[in-house]
Amino acid sequence: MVMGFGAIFSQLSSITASIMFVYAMYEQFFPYNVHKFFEKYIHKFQDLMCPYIEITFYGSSGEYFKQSKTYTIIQTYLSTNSTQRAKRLKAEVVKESQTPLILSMEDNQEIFDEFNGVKVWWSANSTAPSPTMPQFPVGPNSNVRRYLTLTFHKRHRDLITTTYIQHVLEQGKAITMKNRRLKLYTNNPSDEWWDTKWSHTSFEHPAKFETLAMEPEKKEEIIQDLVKFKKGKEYYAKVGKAWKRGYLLFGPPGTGKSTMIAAIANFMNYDVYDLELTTVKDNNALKRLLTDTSSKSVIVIEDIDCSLDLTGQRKKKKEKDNDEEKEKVKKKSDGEEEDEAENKKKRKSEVTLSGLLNFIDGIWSSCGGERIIIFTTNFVDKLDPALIRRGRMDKYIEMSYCSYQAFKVLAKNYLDIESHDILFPIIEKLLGETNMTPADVAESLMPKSVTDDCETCLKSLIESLEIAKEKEKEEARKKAEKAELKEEKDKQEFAQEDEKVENGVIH
Ligand SMILES: Nc1ncnc2c1ncn2[C@@H]1O[C@H](COP(=O)(O)OP(=O)(O)OP(=O)(O)O)[C@@H](O)[C@H]1O
Ligand SMILES: [Mg+2]
Repeated sequence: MVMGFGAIFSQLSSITASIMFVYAMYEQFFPYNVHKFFEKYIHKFQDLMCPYIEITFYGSSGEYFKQSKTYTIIQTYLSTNSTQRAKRLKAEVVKESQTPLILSMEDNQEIFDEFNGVKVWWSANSTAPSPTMPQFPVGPNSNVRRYLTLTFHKRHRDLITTTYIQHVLEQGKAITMKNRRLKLYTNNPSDEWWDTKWSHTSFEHPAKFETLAMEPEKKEEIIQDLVKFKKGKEYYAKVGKAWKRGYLLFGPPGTGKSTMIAAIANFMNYDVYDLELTTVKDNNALKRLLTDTSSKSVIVIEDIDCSLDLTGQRKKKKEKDNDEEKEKVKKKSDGEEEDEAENKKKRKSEVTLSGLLNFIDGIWSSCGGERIIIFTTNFVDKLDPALIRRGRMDKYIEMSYCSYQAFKVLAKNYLDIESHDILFPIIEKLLGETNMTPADVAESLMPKSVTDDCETCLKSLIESLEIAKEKEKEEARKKAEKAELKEEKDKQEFAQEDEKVENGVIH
């Protein structure tokens, strides 16, 4: 049987330890000179026998075994190596990871790693359970203490203790980040200041840039911007700017603003914090929520135009007017005060624009770093200029009606086709003549029954586009008629006024 390096090393160590023990036992019987002489040679012998250094990383610390983060990170780093090199592995199901099974070295296994041409050895070990400690079941509280041992030649001490260990920790962290399951955080509506917090669920939106329907150049520009941001740690530090980026996504409903946010989160591998401003009590609660967000995250405030009017409802003007009317009637009825109090309670948010701007610009907003803040709106013109002034938002992204290029992406997504000699040109022409959102195009392209083939779906889209075109034409005709009628009426009124002046009725 071939003996592992660690095993040989421990054999040598135990021989040396035995010699040291014998020496220590008889040390008192030797005169000082002899004692010094022995000591010198014993150290030399020790160095000669085992010129290796060991560093131990314990899996838990303290009496009640708090899991060590460093140990977990090193284990993650080694799991990528150990799966190829170790012979006995143990598998663990990790809930928070995308990879369902994490393989790591079994106890007493050993692997080697190479860094800048230097070979090091890692071994996994555990201490025997302590008889004096309470017996916990297996798991993080188990009283079996696990540890990883790193062994290397003493001439590489500097390289290993500084650069290599740092490399292991960085790589381990990067692998953890890459494999983790993304989370979607939402803020809980609460009346109490102390109860303002995030709750989360796993974020599993399938949106990707590849499936996002928009002009390829525009998409590429956004991707490049994100890549630059991700690699920008040193740059932001150098120019003295907080490492964050603000995007404003605007466009009509159904043009893919929310889909874009999901694609950004997936691309960046960031968690999403979906901030519902209308349920945030006041600026202080907002501050608390935001300082509670972690780095590597996208903070989203959807429909910012509606969020700050404090009604919290996404209403069209007409609906809003109706509601106000209803409320007036209600006030007159019995129990008016009760309802009013209830309504007030519901719309308690006192978050102000300046509070929000503080969040974007303020120093505390940068704690944690590496965050993208995204606002969305259907009506960019309705936004307060303070919110969208240059420098506050780093990028303005318009999500527009479906172009031919965008349609081609949807056709690939939904029907798996890239061209059609007859139907594609018809669709291209129609898309140039009418406004249809990607959401509506996608809906038409979706097969409605199992017998629907590509052609049926494309024809269904053509039909919808023709209907939309007719509708637009009809609306334009009605609008023109209305304008004509108004003009006619204005003309008549002017003529009557002139007549009155001429007849001396008006001087
Ligand atoms: N650009 C797009 N690319 C791919 N799919 C899209 C796109 N736009 C819309 N869709 C499809 O339409 C659906 C609705 O889109 P989404 O919710 O992203 O629109 P939105 O702009 O956020 O709308 P709203 O303003 O109402 O929130 C999505 O689930 C997606 O399937
Ligand atoms: Mg949306």
